[in-house]
Amino acid sequence: METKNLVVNKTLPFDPTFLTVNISLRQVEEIAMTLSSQCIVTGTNEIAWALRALMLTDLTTLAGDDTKANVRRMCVRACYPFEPQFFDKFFERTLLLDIHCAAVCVYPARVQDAYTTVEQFKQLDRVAIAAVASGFPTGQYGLQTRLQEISHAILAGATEIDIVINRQLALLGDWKALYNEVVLMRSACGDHALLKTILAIGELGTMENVYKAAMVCMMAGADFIKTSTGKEMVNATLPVGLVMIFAIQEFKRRTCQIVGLKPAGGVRTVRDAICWMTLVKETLGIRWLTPQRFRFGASGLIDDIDKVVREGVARMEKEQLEKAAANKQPGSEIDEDALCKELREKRQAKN
Ligand SMILES: O=C[C@H](O)COP(=O)(O)O
Repeated sequence: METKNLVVNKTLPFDPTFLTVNISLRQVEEIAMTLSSQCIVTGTNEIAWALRALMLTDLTTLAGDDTKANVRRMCVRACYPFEPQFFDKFFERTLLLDIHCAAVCVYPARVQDAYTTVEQFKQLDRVAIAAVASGFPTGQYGLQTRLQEISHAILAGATEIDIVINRQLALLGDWKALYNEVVLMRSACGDHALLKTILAIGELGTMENVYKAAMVCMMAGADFIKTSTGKEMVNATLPVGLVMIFAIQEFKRRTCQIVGLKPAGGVRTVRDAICWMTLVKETLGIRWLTPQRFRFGASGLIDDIDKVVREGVARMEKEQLEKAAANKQPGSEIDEDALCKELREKRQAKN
């Protein structure tokens, strides 16, 4: 598979001063709660937010029974989530070309299936191929095996690699060893693939560990830090997201390097997605809400997006019809339908 050169983050030297944590857990929870109570959106705004969430989604299937066929179906849906005529009444059809997922995310063994499908539809410039690697979801394999898996996925066509960190090293507080492993993973990706590092926050024990693991991955050159595999007991939560955002902000302040955020695992509804996007908008700013800096890792979110958008559009159509009916002027019954009816009746009377 031909590989392209991408702009990726650099590995920076390990600096233990990045591991100093100055966060009050109570404050984190309060801020997350306040923000999530503010994220109620309705009407056309809800459709717009839902479509934005779609464009930020890495549509994912990570199941033991994944096959060429279901990966192919998922890829087609990621490229063409709505039928072409769906938005005709509201958008120009050309705008629909921009409404697609950011990426598809699969196991390394299914990368070729995803690549072939997205290539067949000539969508590789729009929808990236992401692969989980390095012994996903547990990471409990030898380092060489984990590194080889990254190279295999890239050779098969992946341009984004979602690795899992070694939780044992994080739990032991061996941050330098964790850094060394992630540096090797960065180097295995080179500039052929973005590196997303999954912290598996549900297995890190404390928020302090989440913050430190985030810092270590960013020093090692991660392009994104990702909350979870979706397989732990606790996956993406807003308070943990906020801790990771604080780490991203502090890292940017000290190094000028920009790192993206990827909540993954359990993000299932448009309301969940709006809470995350609000959190990001209010902390990192609206510029972070682009696929270059923010992604959802989600298998089922697209179903709720589909429902919200279709119901919203149906509501808008109904409102338009009601408005048109209410605006009917006296005499407007002489419209096209009425004229046709009159002519038909006249013809029948003659016969
Ligand atoms: O990386 C993505 C996650 O595995 C998806 O988790 P989910 O199935 O809970 O959406």
